[in-house]
Amino acid sequence: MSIFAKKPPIGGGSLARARVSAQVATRLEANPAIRKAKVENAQVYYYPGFLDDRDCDTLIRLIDTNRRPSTLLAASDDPYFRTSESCDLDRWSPEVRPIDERMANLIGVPPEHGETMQGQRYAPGQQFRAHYDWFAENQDYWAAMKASGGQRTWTAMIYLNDVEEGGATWFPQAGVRVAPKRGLLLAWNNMKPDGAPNPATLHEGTPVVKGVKYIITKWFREHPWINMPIQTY
Ligand SMILES: O=C(O)CCC(=O)C(=O)O
Ligand SMILES: [Fe+2]
Repeated sequence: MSIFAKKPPIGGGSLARARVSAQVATRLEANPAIRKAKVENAQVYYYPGFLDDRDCDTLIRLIDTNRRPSTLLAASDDPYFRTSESCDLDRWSPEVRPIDERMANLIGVPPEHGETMQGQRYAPGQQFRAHYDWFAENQDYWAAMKASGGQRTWTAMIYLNDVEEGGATWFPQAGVRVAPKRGLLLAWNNMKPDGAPNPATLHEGTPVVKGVKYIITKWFREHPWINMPIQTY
């Protein structure tokens, strides 16, 4: 390789990533239960009532039982960057597995491309500051992420309860703001149509003001995900 060949700063597109972008978008747009956010620079979709009350309550109970302080993949100087609590939800448990598979089927990606479903709980004042779900391919962590399934393609998130005040998910560059609503699934493409990471997917879990916010998040990789001892979030 020439010494002048420079690594792309955050990662590039590929035919395979572009194909996933298009296939998933087509699938979601064909689903009559789903609406698309009317923005130009990102693909964001809403599915109200994806989970019923019973499933939401089951997941809330599991999160309350297993929660621990949330972590970050890349170190941050800001101690308040991600102040929520999280847990991994066992995809093989009889309570989680059907939900996990329904989510993969909705997106149209094989379940093995999905990372472990993650539960999150935000008490008043807790937040997850602006970040990308895709991996920056010029960072130290990328080698491990590349080996464990590669880039994150789509994210699917479900709000498990209504929050009295605050806790919206905000995409400042795309201009999308979603208030938590029990059972609502939010899905977005972390890539641009050409498969390169999309900077307009920058998003933030804004602070909860009143009440408690419970969500689950599922990140899909471009290849089957390999569970490594390294934390991926
Ligand atoms: O809490 C939210 O609304 C956003 C959560 C999020 O961005 C994530 O889990 O990656
Ligand atoms: Fe995120």
